[in-house]
Amino acid sequence: MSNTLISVKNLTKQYQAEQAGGIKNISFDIKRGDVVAIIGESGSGKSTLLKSIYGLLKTDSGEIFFENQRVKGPDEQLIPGHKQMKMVTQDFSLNIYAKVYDNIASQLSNTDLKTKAEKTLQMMEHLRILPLQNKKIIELSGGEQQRVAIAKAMVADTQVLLLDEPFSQVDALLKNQLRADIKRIASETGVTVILVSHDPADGLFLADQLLILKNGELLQTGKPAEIYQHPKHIYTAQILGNAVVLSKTDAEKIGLKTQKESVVFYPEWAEINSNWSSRRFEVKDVYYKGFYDELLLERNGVNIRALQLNRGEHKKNDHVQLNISHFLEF
Ligand SMILES: Nc1ncnc2c1ncn2[C@@H]1O[C@H](COP(=O)(O)OP(=O)(O)OP(=O)(O)O)[C@@H](O)[C@H]1O
Repeated sequence: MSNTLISVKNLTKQYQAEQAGGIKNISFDIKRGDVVAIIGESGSGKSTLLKSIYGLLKTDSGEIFFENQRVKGPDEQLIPGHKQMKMVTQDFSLNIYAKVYDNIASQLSNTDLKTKAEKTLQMMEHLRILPLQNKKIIELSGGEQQRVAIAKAMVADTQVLLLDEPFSQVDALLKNQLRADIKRIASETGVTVILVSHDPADGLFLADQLLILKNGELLQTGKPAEIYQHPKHIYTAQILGNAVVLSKTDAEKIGLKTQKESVVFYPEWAEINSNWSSRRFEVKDVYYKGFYDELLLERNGVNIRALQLNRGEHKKNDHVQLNISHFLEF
């Protein structure tokens, strides 16, 4: 069996409206069982790509293959969507007056009662919502409803789970739990997950494969660590790691030589130390970041940011020695 589950080939979809966006000539493969995160700012085309993969949108050109079979568009079948895939949208599409159990079990209408109960209970256990089974959806928090929606989407042996902004309704604590849950469920059940998020941390945390979209174009795809360390575009470094971007002139003012137009580095690549090669910077501001500080530093009129792991060590107006051991050139 081929490892590739989904292949997207030269996919283009432009909306027919003034200044309309869409996606342009996108190609990539998805491996069976992987968690794939589509990352990009608002309007970059993430939802358009997700809906196209599911077969909900009529695309202009290109094709999507699921197990080597072309995914049909909405005009080619009675009920748009792909049978082996399920999409959880931000509105969850749950019956709010029905119980949690019944919402999930409703997906197994062609199954005998015993199997139906077994599968529903098992899926509730995976999502840690077993104690909620007799509650009505209307009595649940946003995060709990989200879990029910995911359980409902997965219970009927779904092969691909499509999640549109799955963490938009939940607070930071629950978000961390849900992210870990999705990662765990994917590895326990073997389901392939494709999720859309505007928060790059989601992708870095849980994805096997990241896709970075900008203005409808796929800038880069690959493993999160690979893309983080070797971004092909300045935008990717900015969105993933809040990178410092300097023009050639500014880079040279702080002692970084380049033949290219820009120099890019992550704040953690700027190391505070007093080696011979270190340069003096003035601390302009200190931002509290929890277990570390971010320093806003200045030298010859150029501002950069660096991390201070030893919290509180250097304060505003102090001078520090900095060694930028590694940087990228664009
Ligand atoms: N039905 C539509 N008709 C016209 N333009 C649309 C339509 N749907 C989306 N667009 C436009 O296409 C572009 C991509 O939209 P899409 O919803 O795919 O982006 P997104 O990255 O998911 O954004 P967000 O994070 O805000 O949901 C945007 O410029 C959007 O305004």
